[in-house]
Amino acid sequence: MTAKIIDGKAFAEKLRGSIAGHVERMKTEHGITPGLAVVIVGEDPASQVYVTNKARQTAEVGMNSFKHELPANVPEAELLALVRELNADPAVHGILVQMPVPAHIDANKVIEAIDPAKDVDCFTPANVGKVQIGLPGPVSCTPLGCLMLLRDELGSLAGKNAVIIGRSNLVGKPMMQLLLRDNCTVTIAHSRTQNLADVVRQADIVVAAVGRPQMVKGDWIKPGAVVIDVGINRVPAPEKGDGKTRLVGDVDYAGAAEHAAAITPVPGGVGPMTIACLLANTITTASLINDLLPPSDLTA
Ligand SMILES: NC(=O)C1=CN([C@@H]2O[C@H](COP(=O)(O)OP(=O)(O)OC[C@H]3O[C@@H](n4cnc5c(N)ncnc54)[C@H](OP(=O)(O)O)[C@@H]3O)[C@@H](O)[C@H]2O)C=CC1
Ligand SMILES: Nc1nc(=O)c2c([nH]1)NC[C@@H]1CN(c3ccc(C(=O)N[C@@H](CCC(=O)O)C(=O)O)cc3)C=[N+]21
Repeated sequence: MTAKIIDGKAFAEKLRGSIAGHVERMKTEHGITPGLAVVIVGEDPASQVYVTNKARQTAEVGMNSFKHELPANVPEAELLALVRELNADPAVHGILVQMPVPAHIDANKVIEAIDPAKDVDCFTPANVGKVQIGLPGPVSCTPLGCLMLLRDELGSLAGKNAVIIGRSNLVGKPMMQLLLRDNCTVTIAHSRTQNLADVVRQADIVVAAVGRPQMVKGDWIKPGAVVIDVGINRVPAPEKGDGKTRLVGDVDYAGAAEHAAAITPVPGGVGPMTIACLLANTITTASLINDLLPPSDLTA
């Protein structure tokens, strides 16, 4: 079997088209222009690229984009003060502080400072709880993107065996909640899981979010499974020239594609969906802040 390639880049583009329509309607019918503020601390080149992409795509769908760059040595109190300023700014409906923040800053303090009503990453305890009990609000961007791709591929997910590898607050745990809501039988594997290959062999749906290049091997994949590769790992690519690198996922793509029914590539899979879902969440928060019903196609 040669797997179908799940084109996350194309899906994300379509989603941004729908988002642009919702932005237009919010402007014309309600006089609201959704606004997203992105805060970046320090000059990590990878983070800079993501933040620049986010700002560009935010503007492209017609939203206001606010970018705040702080030096790597900024005192924690100054970052917290900026977050509070953004909490109070009526033009801002979404706040994202790019992670990781430098070691002298307590990331949990930053997250707790964000007004849950504007928490488009779905990092705050209030929003994590809402996802768990099924109340409306923002949903973690990467898991939401994965869910949209899975629903598009499979239709109903009910009764599927889903194995998530990784239990981070950012990806694995919220992914578990969303798949459970969609009636999957969910297993979460992690670094202490025994016989990982055998666990993965049971899966109709595999979500790999580990951060280890090509760790999931082709012969772990049950024939006909759908594989979502969240991993983004930069590895040396001497074939491209001295010192060059390329991106690979957590799954051995070529090996898995021989067994899977469908698989997301890296790049061009989950990554672009994460950014599109950030914009989707900004529509959701802008709607809820203004007592409007959030569009159902943009949430879980
Ligand atoms: N495409 C996108 O938009 C995004 C991609 N990413 C990428 O996804 C990957 C995961 O990110 P994130 O969740 O933040 O990572 P974390 O490092 O926070 O979590 C990694 C998880 O993998 C588990 N793990 C580590 N080694 C193994 C192993 N040998 N076997 C089984 N499980 C293992 C860890 O287990 P334990 O808990 O026991 O330590 C942990 O739960 C990274 O490559 C990251 O770059 C992240 C966010 C967005
Ligand atoms: N507060 C916060 N929220 C985040 O959502 C967040 C964060 N911090 N810190 C870093 C991680 C990582 N992340 C990605 C977003 C887009 C791509 C993406 O677009 N990837 C492209 C490739 C881009 C490239 O070429 O480097 C792709 O997979 O096709 C990847 C990863 C969001 N994160």
